[in-house]
Parts: sequence; structure tokens; C-alpha cells
Amino acid sequence: MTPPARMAAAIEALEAVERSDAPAERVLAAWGRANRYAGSKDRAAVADRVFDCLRRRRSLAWPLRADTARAAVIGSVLAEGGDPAALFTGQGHAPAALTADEFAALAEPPPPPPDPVRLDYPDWLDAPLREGLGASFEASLLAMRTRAPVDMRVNTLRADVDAARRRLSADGVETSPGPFPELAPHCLRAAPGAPVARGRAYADGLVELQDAASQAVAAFAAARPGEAVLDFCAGGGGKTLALAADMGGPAAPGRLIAHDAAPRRMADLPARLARAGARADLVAPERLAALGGRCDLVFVDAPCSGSGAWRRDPAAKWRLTPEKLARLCALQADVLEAARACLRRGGRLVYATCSVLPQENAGRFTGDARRVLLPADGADGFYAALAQF
Ligand SMILES: C[S@@+](CC[C@H](N)C(=O)[O-])C[C@H]1O[C@@H](n2cnc3c(N)ncnc32)[C@H](O)[C@@H]1O
Repeated sequence: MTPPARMAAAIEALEAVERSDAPAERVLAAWGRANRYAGSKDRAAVADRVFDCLRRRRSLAWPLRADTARAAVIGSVLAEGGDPAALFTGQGHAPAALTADEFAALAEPPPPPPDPVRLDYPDWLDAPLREGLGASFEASLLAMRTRAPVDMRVNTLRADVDAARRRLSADGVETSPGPFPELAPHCLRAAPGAPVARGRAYADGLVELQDAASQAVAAFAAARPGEAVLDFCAGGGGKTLALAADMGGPAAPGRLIAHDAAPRRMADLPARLARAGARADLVAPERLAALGGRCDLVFVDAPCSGSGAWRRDPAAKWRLTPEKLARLCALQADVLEAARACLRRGGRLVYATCSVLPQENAGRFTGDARRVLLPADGADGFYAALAQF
């Protein structure tokens, strides 16, 4: 594809993501299947531009004084120092030529943008974001406008950090220590887009892809060998695998149980456990009652807005509405109540979200100890609170 054709494709794909409620990756994959002429490099270039436009949707469109996918893509060209008129020509597969209004807008410096435009968030989230992010408001929102690095958790059931680093290097993946070694000591970080999942180290279970903050939150729970631990919202199992490693794996005493209200979300977990050399029992929702009052630790990685992970899922910030947030908060209250019923007397409950919004965090559960990581700290935003009952 020519550079102008890639621009036209980016506008089309961005519009498709914005029309859909499905994850952006899935929409882009469908776009790729429907446009077979696009080779792998074209698809990657289009996807990168779409994600960049989603992360900076409002600020990129601002110079055009328009709120359209086309304006955001033109803005992305400007932001790179390119000349939109050279790409938006209307020739061949290029997007339509710049209009007189667009030329006029580009000729005038735009007025200074208000914060929600400059920092790329919906107006209605202004107050909760200021409250949740505090002094790191600007730095955290700026951090979430950039591409995420690739973070991995070294699986201590298979290797130590040095051995994993050597194996990754042999795969062509160079790493550095993660951003907060004291909180997530087994984290390694590679550049955005590093092909970790295509390497042997990953296939052999030496590393799992997991953001540093997510690792820090799992470590905060301090799961120990010998305990009965329930991962109440296990989903794909990222935290389950981290808890399993902290519990010492299959050779150590104790029992790890993975549960999710939507069991199909755990479909890949048995294969992931096998690759990691770990063990957990998967429990269906209808069998949960049997765990009542029995667990030493219940880990609740609650369904949430994902507002701390907008770098990775930037479509989510534009899809969130006050109504959706209210529904999530009500669900979090229900999940907490059900999770607590599984604790033995004196057991600990950890409530975690990858959100930075106060109504999902301290407004929901404060506990006796907290671990709060904000995007300005160098990874996703995460909240965790621990209480002993
Ligand atoms: C943040 S995700 C979990 C991510 C996962 N722990 C990980 O580390 O990959 C939240 C999960 O909560 C599940 N969930 C939603 N409502 C639930 C409920 N009432 N009880 C248990 N799980 C629930 C969702 O299906 C979803 O998989």
C-alpha cells in the first residue's frame, strides 16, 4: 500500500472501531480479513496509527476544529511533522483531498485546548480523574497517551530473572528491569511491540506477558504455600499464574482455585497453567457455594472501567459512560459481597482494579492496607486494598 492508501485505510479502520463495541484489536483483525490486499506491514502500520489516534483522539483533531476520524488522522500526520496535503490528495486510493475548510483551519494556529482535549479524556471524567490522580493528574494522563512497553513476569517456577533474560536475549528480545523492582521483583521490560510471544522463552513458560502494576498487585496479596487461595475473577488467568508462582507451584502444599462468572473467559487457563508448570482448580459459578467460609485469601480482580490501562485499550476511554460506570460500581459491590462469603474467619480479601477512578477504588473498598500505582509511576494504573476479616 502507498502511504496515502494507508491513511485512507486508517480512517476507515478508526471509524469501524468507533462504531463498534468490540475490542479494537478484534475490529482491526476483521478489517484486515476484509482487505486482503493489505500485507502484514500495512496492517501493522494501520493498526499503530489507529491506536495512536484513539489514545490522542481529541488533541489530534483539535487543529482541524472537527471531531471526526478523518480530522484525527490528519492531526496524526501533522503531529509527526508530515504534510497532510501530500497524502490527502484524492488520487488513486488516497483519502479525499483536503477541503477549503481544512486548509483554512490548518492555516490558523488553533486556540489553546482545554484540559480534556489537551490531555485526551471525556469532559464528564474531569472531576473523578483529578480526584483519583491527584498530583500526578497531568503526568498520568500524558503517560496514557503513549504506547505501552512490553512487560513480562519471570515465572519463578521455571527460571530466575537472570536466566530468563539470557533466554529472551537469545530470542532477540532485549530487556531491562521493570519500573518498581521492590514491588514487582520479577518484572522485565522490553520495547513496545517486542515479539516476546513468538520466542522460545515464552513458549517454554519462562515468562508471562503481564504489566508491572498488575504484577505488583498480585505480589501485594502475598499468597503463600499451604494456603487455600481463591482468584475470584480469574478471567484469562494473569493473576492466577502470578499467585501460583508465589504459592510455590504444584510441589508445594496448598490449593489455588480459579473462578469467573463467565467461565469461558478461563478457556485458555489450563494451557497457560501447563506451560507455566503451575496448578489451579477451575471452579464453575454453580460450585462456588462449596467454598463458603474456607479460603485463607480471596483475590478480587474486579470488573472495572479499565481507566488505568487506557494506554493499552484507548477505545475504552471514549466508550465509558456515566451509566456504564454506575453499573460497574454496583457489580463491584455484589462481587465483593460474594467473595467475602468464601473467606474463613481471619482470612484476607484483596480487592483490585485497573482503574484510577475514586468511585471504583477507595469509594468501593478501603481495607486496612493499600497499594496504589498511577500511570505516572511508569506502568498501568492499579488500585489494591487488603482487609482481614
Ligand atoms: C479485570 S477482569 C479479570 C482479569 C484477570 N484476573 C487477569 O489477571 O487476567 C474481571 C473479570 O471479572 C469477571 N466477573 C464479572 N462479574 C463477576 C462476578 N459477579 N463474579 C466473578 N467474576 C466476575 C469478568 O468475567 C472478568 O473476567
